[in-house]
Amino acid sequence: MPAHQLAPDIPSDVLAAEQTHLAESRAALKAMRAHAQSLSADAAGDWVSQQILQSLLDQRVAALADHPDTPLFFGRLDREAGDDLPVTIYVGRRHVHDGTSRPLVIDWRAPVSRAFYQASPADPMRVVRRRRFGYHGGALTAFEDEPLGEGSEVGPSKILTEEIERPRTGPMRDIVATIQPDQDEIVRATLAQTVCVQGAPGTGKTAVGLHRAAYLLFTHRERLARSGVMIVGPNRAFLSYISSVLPALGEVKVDQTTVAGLLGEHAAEEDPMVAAVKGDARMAPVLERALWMHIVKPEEGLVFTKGAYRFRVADYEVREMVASLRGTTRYLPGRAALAQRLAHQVLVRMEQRGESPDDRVQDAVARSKPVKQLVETVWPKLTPEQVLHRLLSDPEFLLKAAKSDLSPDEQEMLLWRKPYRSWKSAKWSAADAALLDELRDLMERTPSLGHLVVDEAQDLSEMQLRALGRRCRNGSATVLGDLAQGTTPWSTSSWETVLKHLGQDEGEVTELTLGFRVPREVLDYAARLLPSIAPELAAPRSLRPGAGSLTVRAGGTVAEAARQVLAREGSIGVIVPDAMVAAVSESLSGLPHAVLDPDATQEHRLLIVPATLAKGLEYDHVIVVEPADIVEAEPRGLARLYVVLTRAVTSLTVLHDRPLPAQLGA
Ligand SMILES: Nc1ncnc2c1ncn2[C@@H]1O[C@H](COP(=O)(O)OP(=O)(O)OP(=O)(O)O)[C@@H](O)[C@H]1O
Repeated sequence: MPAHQLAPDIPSDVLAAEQTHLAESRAALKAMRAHAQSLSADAAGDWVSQQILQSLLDQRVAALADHPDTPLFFGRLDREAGDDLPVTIYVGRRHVHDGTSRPLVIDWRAPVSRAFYQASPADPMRVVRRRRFGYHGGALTAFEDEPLGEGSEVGPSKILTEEIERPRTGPMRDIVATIQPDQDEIVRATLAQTVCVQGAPGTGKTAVGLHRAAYLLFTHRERLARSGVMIVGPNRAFLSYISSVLPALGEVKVDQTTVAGLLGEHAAEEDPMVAAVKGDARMAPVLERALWMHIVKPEEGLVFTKGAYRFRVADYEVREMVASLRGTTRYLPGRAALAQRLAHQVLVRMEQRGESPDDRVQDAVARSKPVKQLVETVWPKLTPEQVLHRLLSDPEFLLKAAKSDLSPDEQEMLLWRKPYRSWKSAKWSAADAALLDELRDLMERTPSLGHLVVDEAQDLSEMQLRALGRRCRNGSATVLGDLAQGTTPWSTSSWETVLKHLGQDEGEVTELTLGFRVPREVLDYAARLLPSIAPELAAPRSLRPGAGSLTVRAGGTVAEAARQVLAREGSIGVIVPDAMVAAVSESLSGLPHAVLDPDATQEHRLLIVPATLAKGLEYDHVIVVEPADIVEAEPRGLARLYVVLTRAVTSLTVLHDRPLPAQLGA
C-alpha cells in the first residue's frame, strides 16, 4: 500500500473530524496573519521606532504564512483531566489559536508538547492516547493511535517508520514529527547545559543540534535574540545541505558557518605535521608570551610641556605603571590604560601647581605626542599578524616564546622555510587562522554568543576548539561528533578533551546509538573498519533492516552502476577519491549529472561527490568508487572510507578495480 493511504481500519468519521480540525486551524492561522497585517507601525512615536516596529510586524506576518505542503500539526495528545491544560492538544510546528485565544495547535517546543515525544506506557505523563497523523502533500489522509494507559503495549509506528524511510530528495528536512525520546532529551536540555553527543553515522546528531537551536530560541527568545546562536559545520557543502531546516522551523536568525568562515578563509597549503603542532593547545602559552614580550622595560620617564612648564613622570613610576597593568588586562586596553595613567600623573602635577584641569585635559594629554611616543616605545601597537609573522620567521624570538612548551624539533617545524618579507605579504594557513584568532583575543576580548552548535567536532584542533570556546564563554554549546569519523591529523580521541579545550569542562557527554539513515547491512559492512579506526566504540545499530542494500562489485563501471540506480527513486551520490572527480565525470558524460559544488544549488539527481566533501551528507543511493584510493589519499584515509560508506539511505554499491582494503575483507 502506498504511503499514507486510508487504511481499511481507520474510521472515516474520526478522520473527517480531524480534517475539519485541520481546516479550522488553517482558517485561524489565516485570520492571525490578517490581523498582523492590519496592525500599523504608526503607533510608534518617532521614525526610527516606526521602522523597527514595521520590521517586527513584517517578520510576524512572514512567520504566520501557511505552507500548504507542510502539515500544520502532526500529532494529538488526549490527556487526563485535572490540571490547567486542555484535555486535547494538537502538536505542530507553530502555535495557532482561534478568535477567542483557544489554542488549536501547540508549538512542538512548548513544555506540554514534551509528552508527545516522551510519554510511554511505563510513564504516560497524563497522556491517555497519542495520535500520529499521516499526510499526503498537504492533505491529512491517515492517523494512528497509541493507547498509553496502564497495561497497554505500544507496537512499532507505521507512520513513523514511513517518515523515516521516505526517500531523500534535496536538502535536509526537519524531524519534528518523529524526534525520538533520547533525541528529545538532548533537544530540550536547558540553555545553561553544554551537551556533547557522540553518535555513530546517521544517529541524528546534526538533526538534534538544529532542533536544539530551534528549541532554545523558542524557550529563551529575548535573551538569545540579543546574544545570538550560531551553527558551525565542517564545510560549505554541508551548510548548504542543512540550510533549510531552521527556516522550516520558523528560525531565520541563526548564523550557519564553518570554522574557516568564522576565523577567516586562509588558503596557504601546509604540511599536516606542521598544522598538527600549530593546532596543539601548547601553542596558547607560546602566543601569550610572544605577545607580551613586545613590552619593553621603560628606561625613560615622561616630559610633558605646557607653555613654560614641564611636567615630569619619573622612569621608575612608568615602570610601576607598566608592571601593574601587565597581565591584568588584555593587550590593547592595557595600552590605552597606560596612556590614561600617564596623563593622570601629569594632571596630578598640574593640580599640585595650582591648576584645575578637567577630564578633557586628561584625554588631550593622553593623546599628546610625548605620551603617544612613550607608549609606542614601551607598549607598541601591534596586530595579530605582526606577532605571528615574527614568531614563525625569527628562531630566537620563537625560542624565547616557546620556553620548554615546544621541543626544538617542533620549533624547527614551525619556522617558515622561506620567511615572508613582511607580515602584510604573509600567506596564512587554516591552522594559522586559529593562532591569529588566539592573538586577537589576547589583544581584545572576543564577544561571546548565547549558544553555539558545533558539528563534526571530532575534527577540530585544540586551538580551533579554543577559538570556538571563546565564542560561547558566556553561553553554552551543543557539541556533536563521532570519534570514528575523525579525518584530520589532529582528530580527537576523547570528548572530555574536546570539552576542556572548548572551556566547557562541565559539559555532559551523552550518546545516540540508533541509526536512522544507513541500512543495517551497509552499516555492518562499514563497521568492519571500526576496530582499526576507533576500537573503543561499540558497533553501531540501525533502525532500518534494508536487506539487499549492499553490492560490492569488482570491475564494474560507474556508468553502469549509475544507470541501475537511476531507475529507482531518490537522490544518487557517486563518492569518488578527490583525484578521480574529473575522470568519473568524463565517464558519465552520457548521463545528466553534476559535480558537488558547495556554492551552488544542486539540481541534478546524480551527483559526483569528492570523498573529502561527503561528511555529514546523505543520498538515497551511494556508489563508492575505488576504496583503496580513498584510503591511500590521506593519513586518516580509513576513517574517510568509514565516512563515505555510511552516506547511503537505501543502497550502497562499492566499485573497485584494485583489491579492497584488507580491513573491509574481514
Ligand atoms: N527521529 C528521527 N526521525 C526521522 N528521521 C531522522 C530522525 N533522526 C534522524 N533522522 C534522519 O536520519 C538522517 C541522519 O541524520 P543526521 O544527518 O542528523 O545524522 P548524523 O548523526 O549527524 O550523521 P553523520 O554522523 O553521518 O553526519 C537524516 O536524514 C535525518 O533526518
